[in-house]
This record gives sequence, C-alpha cells and structure tokens, in this order.
Amino acid sequence: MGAIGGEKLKQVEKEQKAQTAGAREERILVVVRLRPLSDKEIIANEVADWECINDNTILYRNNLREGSTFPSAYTFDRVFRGDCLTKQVYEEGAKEVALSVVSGINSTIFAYGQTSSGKTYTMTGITEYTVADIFDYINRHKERAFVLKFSAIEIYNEAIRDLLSSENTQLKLRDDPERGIIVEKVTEEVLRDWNHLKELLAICEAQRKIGETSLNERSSRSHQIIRLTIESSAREFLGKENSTTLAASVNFVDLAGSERASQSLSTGARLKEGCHINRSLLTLSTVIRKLSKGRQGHINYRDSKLTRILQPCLGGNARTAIICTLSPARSHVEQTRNTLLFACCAKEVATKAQVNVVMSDKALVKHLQREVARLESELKSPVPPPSNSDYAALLRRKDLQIQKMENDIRELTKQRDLAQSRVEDLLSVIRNDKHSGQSARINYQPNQQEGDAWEDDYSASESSCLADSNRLDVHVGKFNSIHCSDTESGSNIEQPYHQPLNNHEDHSMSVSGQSLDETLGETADDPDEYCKEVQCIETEEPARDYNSDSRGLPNGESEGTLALTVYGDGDGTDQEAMSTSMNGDREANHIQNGIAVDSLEQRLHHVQNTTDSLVSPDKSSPYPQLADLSSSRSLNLSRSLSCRADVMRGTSSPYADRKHFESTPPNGWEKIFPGRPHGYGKNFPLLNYGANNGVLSRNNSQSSLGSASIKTSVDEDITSIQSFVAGFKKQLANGQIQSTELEVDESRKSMKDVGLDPMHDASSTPLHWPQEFERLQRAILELWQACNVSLVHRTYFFLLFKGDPADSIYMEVELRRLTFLKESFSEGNQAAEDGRTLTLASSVRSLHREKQTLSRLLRKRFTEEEREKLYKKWGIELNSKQRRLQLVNQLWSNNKDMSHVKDSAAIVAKLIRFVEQGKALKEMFGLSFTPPHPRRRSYGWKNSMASLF
Ligand SMILES: Nc1ncnc2c1ncn2[C@@H]1O[C@H](COP(=O)(O)OP(=O)(O)OP(=O)(O)O)[C@@H](O)[C@H]1O
Repeated sequence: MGAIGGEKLKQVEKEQKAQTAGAREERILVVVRLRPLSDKEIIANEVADWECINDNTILYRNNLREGSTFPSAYTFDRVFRGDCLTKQVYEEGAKEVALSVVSGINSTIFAYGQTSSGKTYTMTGITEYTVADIFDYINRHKERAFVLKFSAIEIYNEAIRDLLSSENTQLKLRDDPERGIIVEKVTEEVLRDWNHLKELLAICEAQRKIGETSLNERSSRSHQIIRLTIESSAREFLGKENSTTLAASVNFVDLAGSERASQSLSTGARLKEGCHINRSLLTLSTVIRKLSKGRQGHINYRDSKLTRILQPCLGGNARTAIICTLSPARSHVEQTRNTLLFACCAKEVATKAQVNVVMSDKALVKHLQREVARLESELKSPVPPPSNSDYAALLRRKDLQIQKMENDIRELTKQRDLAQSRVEDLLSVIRNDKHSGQSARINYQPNQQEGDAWEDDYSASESSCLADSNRLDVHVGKFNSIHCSDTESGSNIEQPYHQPLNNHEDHSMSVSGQSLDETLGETADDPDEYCKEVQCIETEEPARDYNSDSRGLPNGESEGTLALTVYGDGDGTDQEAMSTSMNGDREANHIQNGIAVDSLEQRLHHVQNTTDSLVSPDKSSPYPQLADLSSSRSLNLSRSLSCRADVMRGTSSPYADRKHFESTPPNGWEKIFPGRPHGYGKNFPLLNYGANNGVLSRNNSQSSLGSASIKTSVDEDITSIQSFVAGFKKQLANGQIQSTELEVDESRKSMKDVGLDPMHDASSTPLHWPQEFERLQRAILELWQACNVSLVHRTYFFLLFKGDPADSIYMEVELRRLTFLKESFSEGNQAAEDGRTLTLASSVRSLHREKQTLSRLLRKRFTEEEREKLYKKWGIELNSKQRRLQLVNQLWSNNKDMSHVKDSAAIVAKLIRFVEQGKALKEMFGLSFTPPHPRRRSYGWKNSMASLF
C-alpha cells in the first residue's frame, strides 16, 4: 500500500468504487480444531472418538455407533488435529481473514464450541498472532500512518460490559445509520505497541467473568469481543485536502461455551449463566441456520445482543472465519455433534465484504466539487429532446389508447348493466319456480303406498330445496366445491379442478358410474360444510385468469359465480350480493357478464329440471323413479340432493344442459373454427345430415340464415356464423357429433343409432320440451334485446317457432348465434370474415334505421283508425308527435311480458306482410349443409325483406 495523491487519488477512488460496487460474496471460512483429551478426561478413562483423517475431514470412530443416524464424517475448509499448535491454526485457518483488516476490510474470527473445548485457549493465541502480524505489517509500511484502536466488551447474562472499564455499568447498543450497530460509550484505547496490547489483554482477562464448573476450572461465563480498529492514511497526504483513510475492524470473539447443566454440574449463578449462554448461542445458531438457507425471510438478529453485535460479521460487510473447537471425549459426543452441525450450517453462509474508505473533509469537498462539475457539464449538453413529429406520434398513440380504454369502459358498463338486469330476471324465475314446483307437487298423485313413504321424506326435503332458496344455492355451491375437494372426500365422482370442460364424456361417465343413492348420500345436511368447501376454492384459487380459467372450471363457471350462488339468499339480497360482486374489477365484470349470469341461469335450470323430474313420475326420465327412491337407504335425503345429482349428471334434455353448451366458450372457435373440441357436439341431438339428406326436409333448403348471415338489424350481417355452421357441418361430416345422452345416461342406450334425426326420433325428443322451449325462448328474447337484433328477424323467428319439438335445433342454433354475437360485442369490435366489422354501436344504428322503415310502413299497412287504436293501447298520446315512431320504439321492448312480445310480433308481422310459408321459412333460420355459395351471401334479410315489403 503506497502513498497516493493527485491523479493517483482519482485512481484509488475509482478502484475503491469498483471494489465497493463489486463487493464479492464469499462464504464464511469454517475450520475445526480438535483438542487433545484433557488430563481430567484421561484420568476418567475417556476415549477419543474423533479423528481428523486429513486436512479437511473429521471422522467419528466409535465401534458402538451401529445404527446411528448421524453422519460419521464431516468436511470443512480445514480441520486441525489435537496436536496442532495454535500458530498453525492461525496461519492456516484465520490469518488471511484476520489480516484483511489492514486493507480496509472488516473481519471477524470467532470460536464456537462446547465448554472446555478450547475456545479461549485458541482465541487468545489467534488474537496475539494477528496483532503481531498487524504490527509487523505496520512496520513494513512506513509510508502510511496507522492508528490502532483497541476495545473489548463482554456480554454477560445478556448485559454488555466494557472490559477496559472498572465501572460495572451496562453499555447500550445503538443503530447508527452510517456505522451500523455500535456499542455506546465503550472505551477505545489507541494501541501503542506490543506491550500495550499485552497489558490490555490482561485487563480483559482479569475483568472477564470466569467461573469454575466441573468441566472447566476457568470457564468463561460471558461472550468476549475484542475489537481492533485500524485506520491508515498515506503519510504523504496527511492533512491535505486529498487524503483518504482506510478504516476497518477485526473482531476476536471468544464465545462462552454451550453446556449441559447435568455435565457442568452448574447450580445457582453458574446455572443462570449457563441458561443465558445457551439461549444466546441458540439464537446465534438459528441465525446461522437461516442465513445458510439463503437469507429468506426474517433473520432474528435482534433476539440477542450477541447476534446484534455480530450481525455485520454474519451476513454483512465483513470477512468471517469460525473456529469450531471440539473435545474428542466420548462423553461429549452429543455436544460435539451439535458443534459440527453448527459448523455445517455456517459454511453455507455468505458475507459481502468491501473496502471501507473514509475521506477527509477536504477530500470529500473536492470529490463533491468534481461531481457537481460533471453534472453541470451534463446539463449544458442535454440529450436532444424528441422532435415535434415524435411528440405528435406519441400523442396520437396516447389518444388512441385513451379512446380504446374509454370504449372498454363503456362496453363493460353496458355489460354490467345487462348482467344486472338478467340477474333480476333470474331471481324472478327462481321465485316463479318455487311456486310452480310446489303446485306440481300438489298435482302429483303417486301410488298411495309408495307415495306415502316417498311423500313424507320428499315433503320435508322438498321444502329444503324449493322453499328455501338458501339451501338450493348452497347445493349448487357444493357441486362446484366437489371439484377441488376430491382428495378429501375420496369420492370417485370428483373431477380434478382443472378438468377440461370439453371433456364431458369423462365428467358424465364418472358421475353416472355412481348410484344415485351414493350421490345423494354424499351430501351432508350441514350448510357449513359447503361453506368450508367454498372457502377452499376461494382460498386455493384466489387469482385465476378468468379469460382462460373459466374454461377450466367445472361447469364453465368462475369463483365469482360460485360466490354469487352460495352466498345469495334467493331474494333481494341475492341480487345485492351479485351486484356487489359485479361492481368489482373489470375482470370480474367480464366474468359476471359473460359467464356468471349464464351459469346461474344454467344452474337454476338444472335445479328446476330436477325438481320437475322428481315431481313428475316420468317413465322416460333417466333418473331413478320416485318409487325407487322410496326404497333407497337415502330415502330420507332431501330433494335438494337430487338437485345436485342432476347438476352433476347433466339433464335429460339434450338442450337443457347448457353446461355443455357453455363449456365451449362461444368466442374463439366460431371465428376460427379449428374443429370442434372433443365432446362439444354432444350437446346436440343425433343428426345425420350427410348422405341421408333426404330424410330431413330442411337439409334441402337453399335458403338458410346460417349460410347467408345473421341479422342483427335489417341490413347487418354477421358472416362469422358461417364459420360456425361450416364447423358444425364439418363435425357432422366427420361423424363427431354424437349423443351426450348415450354417455350420460344408461337408460337411454336406445339412442345408439347415430344418425337418427332427433326430430323423427321419439327417444331423442327432449323430455320436458315445453319447459325447455320456454327457457330457450326466454334466453333468445333476452339475447335479441342485448344484441339489437332486427325486429323483423325477431318476428319471423317468434312466429315460426312456437314450440314444436322439431324446432329445438333451430332454437339451439339461434341461441348459439346470439350468444356468440353477444360475446363478440362484449369483446369490442369484431371483424367478420368478409372484412366487415360489426359492433354494438353499428347494430344500434341499424336497428334505428329499421324502426324508421317500420314506422313508415305503419301508415301503409294500418288504417288511421287501426293506428289510433294501437296508440291508445300502447299509451301514446294521440296529439303527440312522431306517434308511429313512438309505437315502433315500443315494439319488442319488453321481453319479459309475453303478451307484449306477442302483440309486437303481430304488429311487425302485419307491417312486413308475414305469411306463413310453412317449413320453407323455417329453413331461413336453420342450417344449410350445402357449401355456402359466395353469391348466396346476398340472400340475406335485406333481400328477403325487400321481397316481403
Ligand atoms: N488444543 C489444546 N491443546 C491443549 N490444551 C487445550 C487445547 N484446547 C484447550 N485446552 C485446554 O483445555 C482447557 C479448557 O480450555 P478453554 O478454557 O479454552 O475452553 P473453553 O472452550 O474456552 O471453555 P469455556 O467455554 O468453558 O470457557 C484449558 O485448560 C486449556 O488449556
């Protein structure tokens, strides 16, 4: 280390900066020193079980160790046999680390081991050898001025004492922002020479608490820390403005030894000391253990004074060496092992030492002046600002971003409002269902004997399902929770939570593989159980990507849905709960709008169907008959359990099970139809539109809305549906569409005839078609409204499909189209395949244009008298302006009121001169399985409307 100044100083600063920045991580050096057997131990005929077999490995040699689970060999940076001198231990195990201090790097050497293992013996030597070498270094570097400061403390019974002070006052620790932990008011002696050191060490020895135990006549009862601080500066620059100082400390830590009271035979004060010693050593080993695992989590340095003081040495800015001292005696094997375990952990701990430079005030000022100059020059030649065109482009981008976000907000708000209104509808459906379910039960007159038995149980359970919507909801929740709690219940019906939704086959089979009794029997009557399971979902799956995960959830539902269902109470608060949930983040809104409401509707429908199937002793029902249930051991189980069974099984109707439908999200594959996911087609009844076209009248139709376009208003197409139909046809051609029924329900194996047209096959007629029709119709009505579908289209569809079971396919297709459309809207602008873009806004505009056209037709098709009658009926002031438009605006505006819907349809039908044209017209809404002809695209509603007007 030579004198530095001027340009050299800059260089040193640079190096120091580099050194500081590049502070290297290195592991603590761990060495082991085995002492020889003491005289006492030899007299006691102790055996030395430990042996250093080479420079790095210590071995436990005990013939009696059969069956021991402890390792017998331990490897460290260095191990020293009992006959090694302390000088060697110093030279090979501590010197390098200890002497880092002269280079401005903090260092610590400490001895750890059980009582009487030789810590003090070792550390005394290490301290002296180090200081001797430091003096030697100083003598060899006359060009630098050194200042050595000596301080010593002990931690006795968790109190810090100054070993250089005769006062017995307790010292305090303080966190210094610059220097870290410091011991306040500790005496610091400037070391003059070797003799001075010896003098000070003697004082420390005299002051240190030492006591006699059975293991050690002079047992150290405190932790001793001797600190030597070295500051050095180049003599050449002393007192000059450019002088800097290197400052670092080396700590010599002689820990008190861990001891067993039984072995050290401590009592009274010794016992108390032993407790303090052990406790602080335990904290030290805990800190070391945690640090050895990579500093994750909280490190409890503050749990003891020892670890607080040693904190920089254990994981901070210091180089550290630990000398673990061991007794070879067999009687100490346990303590020796503990020490070795500590040593094993310690060797995994890394520190990050760096050079500590202290600048003189003048040097600091100069350094800062240079820094200011550098910054000023940077300011004078700033980085050129972006050009105006760059700014303009940036602004444009930002504007677009803002615009897009505003659109998103609007869309989401609309969706939320829509979803809320649908929730209201659903709640009213629940209430209606309650009434209808109850009245159905009253009408049911089963066989008296069986019926009585069943009736009793059923009566009780029915109330739990129908009259108590809480209960109803809870059961739906149970269904969901099953999917995450399978391992606990051990039931084979459960599907993994991430079961792909499209795999209906698996799902259905696993359910149907279980008897209804079992299915019912699994459901406990304890609502808390459900709550627990629900919480399981909520806590285990807190943050899912709903866009993708909604597909992965059972039943295509989200946690949001689940929460709504479980915690709602079926009356006004249901809605409140849902609304609350809906007012969550945008993602949640998306889920609720896009999925949750549909899912809820679906669940309600399932429950309703189950209710119906149980109430009506329908022979064709795939579910066990009520009479069968009466003999079941689950006879007393509630009907709500059946609801669950139903939910799990699917429904009797191929159309009723919207779970299947929803499990294939409508957005995505309709646009780019890669082929139907496995199981998708199982929602459909058996179809054979291939070679046997002749079987189906509609197959021959050349006029197909499906092949042409979907109309959302008079003059808007959604040609994406072509993809849907194309995909559908492709599946049909590939024979992939098969019956879900076959897989869901054993009782319907008669439907194995793949290719049987459902319209001509009694077995495939939905079991509860009237109810199913009503449900589909309601759903379609709502979707028409939501998608601003043309009033003419609504009228045609409504008048053509009045509930004939053969209409089911058209209903289903319409529902799918609309669902797809709604999804498309909810995702913002959707480019149709022919390049046209349809948005919610454009559909509103088109609907507006259609209404104006219809209002003009009002004058043509209705006499003045008829119109006045209509105005009166529809509450329009006779002297008000734009009465016709007012009337048209009211048409199809209330999809909840069927008489309103019928009246609207009748008026529009008259306006457009709707003529019943038999099935041919129906084809317009159905499926054309001939390849779509490009020109046929023009055969949309626009043309057909034109011809009709
Ligand atoms: N390597 C060694 N060679 C010879 N004797 C040793 C060695 N190590 C320790 N001793 C002797 O063993 C006895 C106990 O040593 P020492 O006091 O250093 O143990 P200790 O670990 O500091 O004990 P405590 O924790 O109780 O203070 C002393 O008499 C010491 O001289």
